[in-house]
Amino acid sequence: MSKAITFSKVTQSFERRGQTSIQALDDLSFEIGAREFVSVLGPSGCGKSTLLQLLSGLLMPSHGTISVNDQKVTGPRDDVGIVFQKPTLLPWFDVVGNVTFPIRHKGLSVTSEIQDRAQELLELVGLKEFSARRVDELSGGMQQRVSIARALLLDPDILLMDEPFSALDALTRDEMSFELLRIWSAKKKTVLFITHSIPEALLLSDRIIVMTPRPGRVMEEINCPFQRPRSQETLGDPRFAELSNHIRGSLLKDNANQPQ
Ligand SMILES: Nc1ncnc2c1ncn2[C@@H]1O[C@H](COP(=O)(O)OP(=O)(O)OP(=O)(O)O)[C@@H](O)[C@H]1O
Repeated sequence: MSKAITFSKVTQSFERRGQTSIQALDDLSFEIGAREFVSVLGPSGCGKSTLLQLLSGLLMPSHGTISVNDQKVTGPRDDVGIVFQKPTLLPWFDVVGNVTFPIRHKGLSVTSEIQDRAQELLELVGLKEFSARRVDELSGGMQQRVSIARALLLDPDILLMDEPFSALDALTRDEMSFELLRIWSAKKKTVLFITHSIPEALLLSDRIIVMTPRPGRVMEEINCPFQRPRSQETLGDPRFAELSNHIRGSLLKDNANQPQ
């Protein structure tokens, strides 16, 4: 499998005026293969969002290298799409206007080809009938679908998702997980998915990277052995409960070892 993402000995410190600096990541190394779905799990503050900002080129590491498709990341790039925790939609544009926003943001005009592409993506995320609606008329789950379609507009190889379903109610969250699996099997992007939810990570991923408390390092990498396509039945696989308990145990043990 060719490599899509490489973190090599990445350390990230944040300087704070008049205070000691905060080390968010320490000597973090891992690789993600092309079209792999990998989740990053870890306690609050272990540097998950920092990792994503580094990968998207919004932040430069204090030490180490991050590469996408074997090229060093030096700034934001079109082959990486991002879905944030909050949908970050623009209320003065309708649904399709939000999906095509990355084109306007680049100073380009929205051609009929782009409009067609946006409509295709809205169909993919189940919002074909809603393209002319105002975004504030949509539910939280629907808004997050719009932001997934927007992230796919420039056809990136890589999709970064920062706890995209954490603001949704439990039922919608489950529904969105299965939706994401369907979208991923249609588009087969490389996905790096940040989450606090062990079941969500197990259900979605090929592999899970478990991080230590801050400064974040890789504590463990876990292969998710469940056959695809995944379904409600996956949740009942005895290995699902075993792995879930194992990860919970690792996270609790490592958290307990932290100085208070
Ligand atoms: N711009 C910044 N300036 C100073 N400190 C920062 C900055 N960004 C992050 N940090 C600190 O770095 C650490 C890691 O933050 P980060 O948001 O990456 O963690 P996280 O694992 O995503 O947390 P959560 O799960 O709570 O969202 C935290 O202690 C945070 O306060």
